[in-house]
Amino acid sequence: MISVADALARIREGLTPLGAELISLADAYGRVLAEDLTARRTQPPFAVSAMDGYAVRAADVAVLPTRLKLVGYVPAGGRHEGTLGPGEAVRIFTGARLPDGADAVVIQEDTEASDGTVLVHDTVGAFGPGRHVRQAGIDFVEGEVGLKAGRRLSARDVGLAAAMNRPWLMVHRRPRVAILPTGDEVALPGDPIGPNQIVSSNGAALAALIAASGGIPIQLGIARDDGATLKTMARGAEGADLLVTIGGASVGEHDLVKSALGEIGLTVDFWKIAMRPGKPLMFGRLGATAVLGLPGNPVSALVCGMLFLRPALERLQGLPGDGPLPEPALAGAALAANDGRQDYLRARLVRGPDGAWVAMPFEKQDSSMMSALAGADCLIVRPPAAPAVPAGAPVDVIRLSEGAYAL
Ligand SMILES: Nc1nc2c(c(=O)[nH]1)N[C@H]1C(S)=C(S)[C@@H](COP(=O)(O)OP(=O)(O)OC[C@H]3O[C@@H](n4cnc5c(N)ncnc54)[C@H](O)[C@@H]3O)O[C@H]1N2
Ligand code: MOO
Repeated sequence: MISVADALARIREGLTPLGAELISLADAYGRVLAEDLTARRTQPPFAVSAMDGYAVRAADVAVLPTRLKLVGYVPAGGRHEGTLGPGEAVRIFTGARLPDGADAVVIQEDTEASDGTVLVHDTVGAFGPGRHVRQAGIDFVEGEVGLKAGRRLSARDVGLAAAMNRPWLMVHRRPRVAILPTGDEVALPGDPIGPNQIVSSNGAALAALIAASGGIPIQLGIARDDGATLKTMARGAEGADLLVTIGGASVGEHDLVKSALGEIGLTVDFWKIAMRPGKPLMFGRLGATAVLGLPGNPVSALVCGMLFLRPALERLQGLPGDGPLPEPALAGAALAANDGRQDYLRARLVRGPDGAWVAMPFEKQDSSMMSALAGADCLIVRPPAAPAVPAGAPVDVIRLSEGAYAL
């Protein structure tokens, strides 16, 4: 059995970022840039007024009050023809281009206009050039890299790309991920179900995780526990970037995934890792398609999905794929000494009296219990051979309800 860290490193090494495609800005949210995005404009492209008021020469308002002659009117999107001379002002609005010769703006609340003139009250106080003016290029200048390759685009980034006048951008292709649950005992939600069967929860949960991680989930249906069916259905993953199998990964004689796929060319990088839940995780390759074999127990499948599948999808999209970064919390109960497998305990987070997060582990940690995973806020990470600790001891947690790895 290899460690969790080694398994993640090998998965990342076994994958390379997918190629790029050109997409519209409207589809860019959440995608990962495959190019440095440069500004096609300077913003603002010229000095503009930051206020509604009057464009003036700062030298003319050095002594107040003063009366200036109104020589123009410039709304946003317009332009004052000519150059502002001494003793002159132009009516101006927020976002409008500053007339040549003007170097400051007086807000209209400090003025009174009448008979083609404007009186600037002495309430303003003296000010120098640049007052209420947004100079050209204060946001960015043409040719400047505003967003770097490898960045996942947030709503803020989409706004910046739009401002930089980039309606099209190159992003990494979304990974196509084929999902193949296996087992005679599972039926799809809503399908007719036999007396000895349970409902498959894993396919639906993993599809959601894949979509949330930027991938495109493709459901191949459920493969029965026989080699021929498994081989046929696994071939349905041809053309996908990643095949995720669920179940049939352990050592029982009905756990056929590794052997059946081996007959059609699967090469195994590793099988079995020192973690709980999730021991029988498998990673390999079937032709051009990477294969991640997840354990069948629903909690094991999803915890492995979070720890390995999500980083794998990040890596394919050109992100680092480092996996979740544990955060500090306090144990809400005494924890027993751990064995050689890294443990991920389902727990609820509460605020302690001094404001620190306290992780209350659930009494039942069975890896079949979807209700416990859905009700958890975090996983307490117990390293291999961790000693017993009392309640209140510091522990590492991975958040499930919020943050980058929310499930
Ligand atoms: N002798 C041993 N037995 C087991 C070992 C072991 O080391 N030695 N490992 C245990 C561990 S740990 C795990 S995890 C499971 C993993 O088993 P498989 O990956 O082979 O999964 P299955 O046996 O097919 O199923 C396990 C469990 O999960 C349920 N299941 C399967 N698919 C789904 C699905 N799509 N939705 C919901 N539930 C599913 C299935 O009914 C089983 O109850 O092996 C242990 N055994
Ligand atoms: O390690 Mo298995 O994933 O507990 O049930």
